[in-house]
Amino acid sequence: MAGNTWTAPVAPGPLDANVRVPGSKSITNRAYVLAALSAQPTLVRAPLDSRDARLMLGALSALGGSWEQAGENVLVRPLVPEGTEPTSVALGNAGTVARFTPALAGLGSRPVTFDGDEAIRRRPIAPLLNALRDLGADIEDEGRGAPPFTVRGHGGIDGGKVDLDSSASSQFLSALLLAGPSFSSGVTVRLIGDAPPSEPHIAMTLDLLRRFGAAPERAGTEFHVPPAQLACPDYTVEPDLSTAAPFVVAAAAAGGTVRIDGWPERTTQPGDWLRSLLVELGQRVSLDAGGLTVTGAGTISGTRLDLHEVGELTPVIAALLCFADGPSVISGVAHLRGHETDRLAALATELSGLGAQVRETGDGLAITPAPLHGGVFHTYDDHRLVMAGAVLGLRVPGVEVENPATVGKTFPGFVDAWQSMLG
Ligand SMILES: O=C(O)C1=C[C@@H](OP(=O)(O)O)[C@@H](O)[C@H](O)C1
Ligand SMILES: C=C(OP(=O)(O)O)C(=O)O
Repeated sequence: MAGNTWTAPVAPGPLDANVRVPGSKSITNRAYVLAALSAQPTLVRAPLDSRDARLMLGALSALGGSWEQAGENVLVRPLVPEGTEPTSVALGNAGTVARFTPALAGLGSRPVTFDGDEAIRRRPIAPLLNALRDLGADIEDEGRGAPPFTVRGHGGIDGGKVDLDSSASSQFLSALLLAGPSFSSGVTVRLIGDAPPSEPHIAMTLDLLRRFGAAPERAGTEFHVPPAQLACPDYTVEPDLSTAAPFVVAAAAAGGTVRIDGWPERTTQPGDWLRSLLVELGQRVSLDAGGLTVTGAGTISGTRLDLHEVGELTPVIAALLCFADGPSVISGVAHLRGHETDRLAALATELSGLGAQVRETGDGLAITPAPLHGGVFHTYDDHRLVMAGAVLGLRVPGVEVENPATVGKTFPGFVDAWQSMLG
């Protein structure tokens, strides 16, 4: 580590590693929200401990919840939204906290102000705030439809029918569905506009709702969640397959074998799609009860990929495709311009900065591999850019990954785990 950069290590040879990744961010933060809305405490087992997960627990505390660490698990108690004095919720740059918690504030009786990093003030949220207003929430913002905004709780949200454009982020829809059982009339959401991205994350929301005893229904673009008393005394979080992405693509980039412990045999996580992607790119992949094994083939085929459903995997996949035997095109991810940073601009700039020919398209990236060289890889406070830089460093000496600690959004132990994978 030099200054505020980390020299991403070059793979010394073919890999032979077993990797454990921490709990899924998306599952952890959904489980925490549903636990807080439940009628009894929930023991959330093996949750993620990272900046985004802590921000979610902090939000629940501000909203009248409480939780305690129990070894590697967290016991979350139901929200007791007492009091009328103003409070605030820190969002950091966590999309899940920014989108999932405002509805919870509407269930209480105090004004709650939401704000966070500069970056979260630029991320889309207006369609969600407007939908919550339509459902009965009292929300005041500065006219930009962005943080900072204040939800004035009046002891509950009526709920009912609402139209929602969730094309900028699937999290708007997930937010309404997660809170739906706690609205007096439940919620019926009719999607308008272009289809939401990240379909697996919508399936994940429905799956967790069912695990907590709700009865969501879906008919095409219409979703209904009736009011319900939630309960799930014991919930175990799966390993984060999007966090596993740089490790599994490492086998393809560097050769050798990487095994990911505990890869679930069935899951709603978008990262599970990596299995078919790696096969398509010419790698060997096998899944058994112990986990996932990926063996690199030595070459990677250039390809065309629509990543609309799995957008959060884009940075790591784009890095891998810089090592392909021909050009690739990634499409379907215009919404990444509203992620932690404008990921399309960041990837085009940084991958090109190391020698690849990468340009932004209307909804993705066109990648033409070329010989790469070392240099500073800027990460724009984006955890997945750190992971992408690490992948590049496997084959390119001197990749200096800026601000590696920003990876703590989802995996504070990433750098150590990466070094261990390389032996
Ligand atoms: O619901 C979730 O947990 C997430 C949904 C997706 O958001 P978008 O639909 O905004 O891409 C994903 O990219 C994000 O990392 C996590
Ligand atoms: C888009 C992401 O995060 P967030 O939950 O902040 O939306 C991500 O993790 O890639």
